[in-house]
Amino acid sequence: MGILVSHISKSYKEVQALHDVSFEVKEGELFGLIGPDGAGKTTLFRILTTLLLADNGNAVVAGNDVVHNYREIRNQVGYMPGRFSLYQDLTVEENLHFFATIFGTTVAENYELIKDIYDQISPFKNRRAGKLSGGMKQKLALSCALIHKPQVLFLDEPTTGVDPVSRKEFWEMLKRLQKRGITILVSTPYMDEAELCDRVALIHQGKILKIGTPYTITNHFPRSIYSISANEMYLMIQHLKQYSFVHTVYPFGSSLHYVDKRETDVKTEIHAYLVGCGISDVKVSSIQPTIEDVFMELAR
Ligand SMILES: Nc1ncnc2c1ncn2[C@@H]1O[C@H](COP(=O)(O)OP(=O)(O)OP(=O)(O)O)[C@@H](O)[C@H]1O
Repeated sequence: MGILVSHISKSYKEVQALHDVSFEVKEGELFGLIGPDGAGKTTLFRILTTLLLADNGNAVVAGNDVVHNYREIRNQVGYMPGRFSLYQDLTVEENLHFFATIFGTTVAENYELIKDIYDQISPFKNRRAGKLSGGMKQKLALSCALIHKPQVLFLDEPTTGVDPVSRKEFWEMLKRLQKRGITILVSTPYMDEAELCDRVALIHQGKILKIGTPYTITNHFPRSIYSISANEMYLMIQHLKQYSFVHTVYPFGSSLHYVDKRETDVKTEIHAYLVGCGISDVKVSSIQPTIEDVFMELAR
């Protein structure tokens, strides 16, 4: 009773938002849809939650077809959209009661499922949603998406704009919900969050680039990768782009990630090349690829 997406395509006039997208989320799985802004994540969520029709393909959510059984799906899924999911002028408590009422249930009936999350914001229950911090809004939106005990939870970029501590807490909450048997599809532009999912699909310009566990995805990186730092970062990247053996080079946090065409360990050669170019304080180390490195490679 997970999610089955088969050959879904969707265009907005000349913009092709999704192109032949297929994947499966198993029952009870925490599955991540990882991709940058504009990749097509929101479009896919809207199709799976029956708010938008695909041009081609079909999808089944919790055993129901998204077109023919849309009413059943609406009762069985929880959806936390990226934006505008709360009524800003209603208080925390009023928002929760509102969502319970539209699903024909009560907060008291299902409180046990959200207790863990809602307890953290209940001291602010009389505050208007519009006046909450990003992290608190996110907890309230999650409580509202869960109040009718859905079997499948769709979370569209739930951690965008949320501070690192709240992001970490949020992922811990997701793990607890997963333990209770809820199937979760979560999208994020943060590549580091991919590591927290059971499996992920990397999506770029409406196409799925890769599907697998974070481990299998990073483990099959075909080349050697190096982290390089130096005093003159800008100059260094220019020299590396002109190096005869460069495959790719891009900024990564405070250093560069460099992928070489050669298969052997060439740390010493890279170091010598950069020193020869007049770059000072060069440090080169071999590293394990991250999901972001795989993404950069596949999205080239
Ligand atoms: N209603 C619309 N009309 C026209 N183009 C649209 C519409 N909605 C989305 N698009 C375009 O479709 C593509 C996919 O957008 P979508 O919102 O699904 O991506 P996303 O991965 O969720 O990114 P974001 O985080 O920016 O919302 C983008 O190029 C976007 O500009």
